[in-house]
Amino acid sequence: MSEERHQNLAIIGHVDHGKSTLVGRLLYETGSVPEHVIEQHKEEAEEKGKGGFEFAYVMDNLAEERERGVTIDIAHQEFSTDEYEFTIVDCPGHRDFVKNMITGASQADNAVLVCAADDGVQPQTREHVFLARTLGIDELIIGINKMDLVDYEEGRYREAVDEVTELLKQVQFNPDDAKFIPISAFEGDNVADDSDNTPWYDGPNLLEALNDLPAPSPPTDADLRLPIQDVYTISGIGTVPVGRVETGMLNTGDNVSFQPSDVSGEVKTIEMHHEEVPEAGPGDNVGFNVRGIGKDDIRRGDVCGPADDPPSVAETFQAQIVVMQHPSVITAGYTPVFHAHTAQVACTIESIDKKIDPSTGETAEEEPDFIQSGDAAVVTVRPQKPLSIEPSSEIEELGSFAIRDMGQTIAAGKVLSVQEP
Ligand SMILES: Nc1nc2c(ncn2[C@@H]2O[C@H](COP(=O)(O)OP(=O)(O)OP(=O)(O)O)[C@@H](O)[C@H]2O)c(=O)[nH]1
Repeated sequence: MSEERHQNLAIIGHVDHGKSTLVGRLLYETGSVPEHVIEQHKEEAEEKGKGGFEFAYVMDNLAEERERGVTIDIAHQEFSTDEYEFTIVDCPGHRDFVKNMITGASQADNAVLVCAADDGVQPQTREHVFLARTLGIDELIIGINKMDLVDYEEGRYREAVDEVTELLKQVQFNPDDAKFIPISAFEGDNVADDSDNTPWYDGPNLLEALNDLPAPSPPTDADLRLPIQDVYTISGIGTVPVGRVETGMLNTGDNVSFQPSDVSGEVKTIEMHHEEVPEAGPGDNVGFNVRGIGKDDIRRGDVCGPADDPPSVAETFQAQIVVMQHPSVITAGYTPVFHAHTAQVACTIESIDKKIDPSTGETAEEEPDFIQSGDAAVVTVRPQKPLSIEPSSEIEELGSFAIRDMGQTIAAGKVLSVQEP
């Protein structure tokens, strides 16, 4: 591989607006679809007497393979342009997509918003744009999709662009940081080639726009933070925690600490893509072995960091939250489950310190009695079990969380400060 730089890309947008189709199309156009998937699809399409290539099929097929446990490594969701190697950070349409987006399981550098020309801005369009904003995505490429369904009419394109622009303004997203492109993921217009169907459009096609994105600055200089996803015992090696490096570097020989389990040891080996490596950095999925640490000493939700500057453990923390959807009102004492990185911990909202005007960021009310859907607030939170979390101003990757209750994401937030025991 050349000296390509890496980007994590989120594909967001309302259900059925064409996210999977677009990802399939991007993978296909960049030659990233495994041959066996194409072959298998052709056979099935012939059997069913269907013509044409259903790009959503590629994604569905990959998702299915993964569910069945068939080896499908992450490379199958990667594609390259001249400048970048892109990883699609989550399977679009994934049930926990919103939660994953917030907790960093799929932290993205940039995002493509898919909005169907014939349907315009819909509830999930709003939700995803709002989340992208809250989570600090700077640049948005907006594919106004399904242009084939509106006969490639410029007027319909403009209407959709205006609707999305209005939404961006509502969430304080500078429309200058957004790039609109009329596309058809299904037919391929303006994805990899400039389309003859949109002579009124003279901007870049989607792959060009992706190629022109600013480079993300990898958080390699920060302290190591590696949230643990699972802990395995592997014969011949021993205890192997696995997870993704969020910030900093993991080197063999490092002394590392796991919090809140509060154990430490020296890194003996690091493995990535089934190969032993001397070091790993942000974005790398690793398994590693630490001298003297047993399987029961650490668990999912622990965060690994340097032993001389271990990850923070919160007795309480102050956070800014935005309530997305809650059936009634939230008052002090409410104890939903907080999802932060790989941890899930019941936490009590001990006090609602102030309500904030979401459009100006200024205090709207000191110590309100309650908050409800649409409100932004500063709250003090007490985890019911030890939780490792960081102020987002210090380590952004470990500073955001989703609040879940009754199977839904009801709020998203950022940690402002952490009070350690
Ligand atoms: N005509 C037309 N149909 C499209 C286009 N893009 C997607 N579709 C169709 O729209 C439907 C939904 O597309 P998907 O790609 O599954 O949409 P999605 O946004 O991934 O939906 P979820 O994964 O359910 O959230 C499918 O039937 C696609 O074939 C397009 O550009 N033109």
